Amino acid sequence: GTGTAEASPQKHDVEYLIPVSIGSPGQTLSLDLDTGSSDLWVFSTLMGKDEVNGQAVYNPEESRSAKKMEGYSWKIQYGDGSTSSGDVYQDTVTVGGLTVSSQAVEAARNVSDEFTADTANDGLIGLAFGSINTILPKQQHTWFENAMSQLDQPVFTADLKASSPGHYNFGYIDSSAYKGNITYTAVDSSDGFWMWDSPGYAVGSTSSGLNATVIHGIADTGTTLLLLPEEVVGAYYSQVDGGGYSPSQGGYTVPCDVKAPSLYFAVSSSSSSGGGGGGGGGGREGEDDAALADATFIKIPGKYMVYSPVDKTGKECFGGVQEDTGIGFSIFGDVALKAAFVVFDAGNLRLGWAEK
Ligand SMILES: Cc1ccc(-c2noc([C@H]3C[C@@H](O)CN3)n2)cc1F
Repeated sequence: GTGTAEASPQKHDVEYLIPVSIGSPGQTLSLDLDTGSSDLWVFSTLMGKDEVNGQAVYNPEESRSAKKMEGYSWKIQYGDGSTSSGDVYQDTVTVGGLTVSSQAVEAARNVSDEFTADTANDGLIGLAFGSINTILPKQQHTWFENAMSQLDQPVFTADLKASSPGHYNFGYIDSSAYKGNITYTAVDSSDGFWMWDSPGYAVGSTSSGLNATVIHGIADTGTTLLLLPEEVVGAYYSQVDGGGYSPSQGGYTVPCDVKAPSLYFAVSSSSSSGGGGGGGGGGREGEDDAALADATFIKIPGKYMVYSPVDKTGKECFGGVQEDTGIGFSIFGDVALKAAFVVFDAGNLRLGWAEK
């Protein structure tokens, strides 16, 4: 089988939500599909009223197919420090018309303020690898892992768009959704993420100054921005008039009316993700060109780098690319993903990237 779900961007494309039906009769919630984590958790009737603020909640008592997993619990923390925790039920979960009859559904008892404040978001559906699911005493599979056996192909695709609805498709690749060829590159799932190596980048154009340097990062639909090594971020903002690091904002900012250059990242079909060799650094054009000779480039339009105003004056804007300092790897979040058609190929442990 195959399935498709519409991905609705929230304000400033901060996250993309999809409708998910849980239980019998179906209770439809809007969930944040997150390829950077592996828990399916939802706001629920187990929560204190003070922690719910407009979200739809899952009520397992009203689902005749819900079965409590006695003695099971979960607790998770996300990259921004937000947290949630609770109990676990087994229930039927339908995404894009595809039904998994016994999915571990993590019903929240507590969520941190960031989730309470995010009124449109009723929970997350994590589509990284089950090895990082937080359920105790026994980890559970993700919805995609449970659905795989019924899919025509062991893949799902992300076609996110800037300020416009996109799609997540399951079990098939829609050849009308992208241009040219899909370049596939190896994934290392040993840390539970869709981890891969980009062999380099270019600022403004790919005909002058390719930079061969390995960017080791994850494809993460649940992260809003693009988080890259300081070397790349510094090189990018040096080409933006009025762009630079703002200590007061704790990140790079640009004038909201600036014409920002595009940022290109390379995808090579030969690169393995086993850590890979060190970067080539700048100034060795001959070697850079050779290292990137068989790479294709994904173009992130400059307008995606003017993310959102830092205050009501609308003069200064937060930059779409920020440093990955302290994380341990880079994060290809929505600012990068919405510039491409991306194939998450679990069957062959690879990511496919195409222009669109
Ligand atoms: C309020 C809120 C906070 C965080 C997140 C969130 N969802 O995915 C992620 C990234 C970071 C990494 O943890 C895994 N993917 N972060 C969503 C929220 F609605």
